[in-house]
Amino acid sequence: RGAGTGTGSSLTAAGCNRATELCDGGRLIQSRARSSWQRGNSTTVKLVQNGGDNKAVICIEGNIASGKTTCLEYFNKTGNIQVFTEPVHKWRNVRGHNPLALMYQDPERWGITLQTYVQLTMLDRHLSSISSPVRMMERSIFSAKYIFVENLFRSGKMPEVDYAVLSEWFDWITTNICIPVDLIVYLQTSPHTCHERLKQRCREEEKVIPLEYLVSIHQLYEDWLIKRTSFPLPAPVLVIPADHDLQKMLHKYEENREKILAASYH
Ligand SMILES: Nc1ncnc2c1ncn2[C@@H]1O[C@H](COP(=O)(O)OP(=O)(O)O)[C@@H](O)[C@H]1O
Ligand SMILES: Cc1cn([C@H]2C[C@H](O)[C@@H](COP(=O)(O)O)O2)c(=O)[nH]c1=O
Repeated sequence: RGAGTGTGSSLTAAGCNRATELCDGGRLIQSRARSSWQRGNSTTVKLVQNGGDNKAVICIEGNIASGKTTCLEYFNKTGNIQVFTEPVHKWRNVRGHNPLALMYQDPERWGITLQTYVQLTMLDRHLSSISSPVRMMERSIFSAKYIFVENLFRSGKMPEVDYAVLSEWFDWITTNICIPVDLIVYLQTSPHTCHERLKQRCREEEKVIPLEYLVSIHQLYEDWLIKRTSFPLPAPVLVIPADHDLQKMLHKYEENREKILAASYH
């Protein structure tokens, strides 16, 4: 069954961009990496962290307050998995400044500032060394660009020149650095559910977020991961409907454990 075609979870193939060759622990080194999904079947030279350590990379994706952190916390407690939540604390405090709050106050002025820093911190997360066989990350450098930068631009809140500069940075990074992802787990929620959970979480900077903002983010996620009409997929997608209460969600994570960890058997 195709992704997102109803209830239950589904796994559909999309490909991956794993690097091959070379090993020089802990440093970025140049490697001839096949990036067959994103670039046809061409062979490109890319920088590889840890010699392309062959650890599985699983990215948990979903709207704001969809339950990603809760999902990561569950897997953190129950498996030999290294979990990386989003570095939101950094986005709220870089040398005493809060670019997340600034962006919500005045997106036209501060969107580029936040998104440049998000891109850097996401890249850092992707490239950090781990000791476990599996890396599970909250979101990715891809969703930061394909969802959040795109949303700012399409809603008219990011000047074209800012979008162009961010896109140049993103294209350079993804062309020259190998960022493997083996599986995307999409926590599919309704924007309404996220709005309720967001209000309950009550993060100071997010109090200004209206339901319409979550609808736009939802639409971009659906276009990318379900309809597949917007941007390239860096990995196959497992869709988990996530509007259910916490107890049911934990049960669903357990039910899907094998499918999720199958990404590490490559
Ligand atoms: N299945 C669920 N049902 C109800 N509330 C939930 C559920 N999952 C998470 N929450 C709550 O919703 C809020 C957002 O969850 P969180 O895991 O932080 O989302 P995200 O990391 O995607 O932003 C938190 O207050 C969390 O406790
Ligand atoms: C990746 C990314 C995130 N944000 C914002 C959206 C939210 O306010 C927080 C992340 O919170 P979540 O509960 O983990 O979804 O950061 C952003 O503005 N731009 C981005 O690229």
